[in-house]
Amino acid sequence: MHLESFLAKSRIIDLKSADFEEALGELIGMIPDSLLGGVSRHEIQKDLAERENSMSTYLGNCVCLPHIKLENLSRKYVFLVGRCSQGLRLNGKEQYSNARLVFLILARADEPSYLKVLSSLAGIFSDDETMARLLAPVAIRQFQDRMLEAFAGTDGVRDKARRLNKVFLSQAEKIAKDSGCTAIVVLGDTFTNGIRLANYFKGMRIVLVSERRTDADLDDFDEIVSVHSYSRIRMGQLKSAILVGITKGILSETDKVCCIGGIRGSDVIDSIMVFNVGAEFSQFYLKNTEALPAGVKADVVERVIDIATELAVEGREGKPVGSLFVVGDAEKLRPYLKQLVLNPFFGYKPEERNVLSPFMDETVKEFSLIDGAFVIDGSGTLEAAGALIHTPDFNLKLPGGLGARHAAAYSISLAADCLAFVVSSSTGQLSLFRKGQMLVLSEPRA
Ligand SMILES: Nc1ncnc2c1ncn2[C@@H]1O[C@H](COP(=O)(O)OP(=O)(O)OP(=O)(O)O)[C@@H](O)[C@H]1O
Repeated sequence: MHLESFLAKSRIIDLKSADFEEALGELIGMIPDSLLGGVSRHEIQKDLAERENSMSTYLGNCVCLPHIKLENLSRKYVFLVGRCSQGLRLNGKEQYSNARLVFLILARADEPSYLKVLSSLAGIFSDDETMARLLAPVAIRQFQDRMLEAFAGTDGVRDKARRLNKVFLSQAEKIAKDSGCTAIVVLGDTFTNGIRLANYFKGMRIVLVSERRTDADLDDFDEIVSVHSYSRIRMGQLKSAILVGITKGILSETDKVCCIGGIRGSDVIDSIMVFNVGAEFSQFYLKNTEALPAGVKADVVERVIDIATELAVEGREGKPVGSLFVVGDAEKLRPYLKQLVLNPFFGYKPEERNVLSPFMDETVKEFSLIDGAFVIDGSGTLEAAGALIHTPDFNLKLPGGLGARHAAAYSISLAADCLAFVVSSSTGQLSLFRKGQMLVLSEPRA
């Protein structure tokens, strides 16, 4: 049975009162009238408190499991969860001072699965690993995620996925050790509710790569790299993540990483890949000190990769678009730039035209339709759009098939200390040019 369908984040709270009966009142107060079928909350609270006094529902393991059947409950079950970090009081009974969770169950009176559900719940709360995770002193949002995660394993399919993930994780640990990996990279968007790694990869650096900037599960990771995972195959996301990792000093050319992940949102690990950062980026510069041009913030690079990836995958208004982003010191780039059209960013305050502002995405995507390049300074300020790059002639060493946009990116990357990102309109490929070297960050469109 899918027990998680009876649990909602909004019904998982921190209790204000340490008095058992009042705590029940807080939980019952969260149930909408429409679910109760006319029974008064006060009656339910009184009934539950009386039963608790005559027969305790304290399970041990810090959990109380009060439960009641209601004639007209409009669902099979309603679950409510209260966390009580200081324990509870109930008529001086000692055991309640150990309680940290109250899990209240309302069940429809005619529900035949009642005993089975109670025993499944008792099973979940007797699992030490689950309880260690639920009792950790984390923020309420994280606790809500962990609670849902604990219940996500209550149907056969997810149980199977969990078992399989355990096999993958222990194999990945072995492979990582045997092949001398220095870090583990986890593609976090594989998992809808995070992944627990506390029992794996002891003593290894664990890096989470995720599109979402999430607070959940951070304690299992040493570092977080945020990149969009729009890329159709995982290699693209991984390469962008490793590049951002290098710019942030999280990874370096000497690292060998073991990557684990699966299809986005599947909750199933399906691949383990060992990735030698130095070899993979071999034609490219690698040293952390050279990865970023002087004065360019790693956050700005991360953001430009996000916007460029979105453009590469989604295009604009259903049509593929190309784009060129040059990131570096605007003064040093100026000799090589000429406006093709009036600069649309002219006259705006720097803080109103910074790529780090979440509101700039749409503006940048809209202006991507203009011919020419975007020029972005190291702190993220958009200096220009529609800029034509003209540089002294360089010997072009570009792969065949690449045209004027790529040539412009190549030449400016040689002329000035900058990064030039190109989204190809014809292939959708995202490439980075640095000091005349080209690094493909995402694969061409299928
Ligand atoms: N020197 C330049 N400076 C800035 N932008 C340029 C420059 N040359 C070309 N572009 C931009 O690149 C666009 C496409 O040029 P072209 O098709 O030759 O390049 P490409 O490298 O093949 O790129 P794509 O794969 O997107 O077609 C132009 O319309 C223009 O917007």
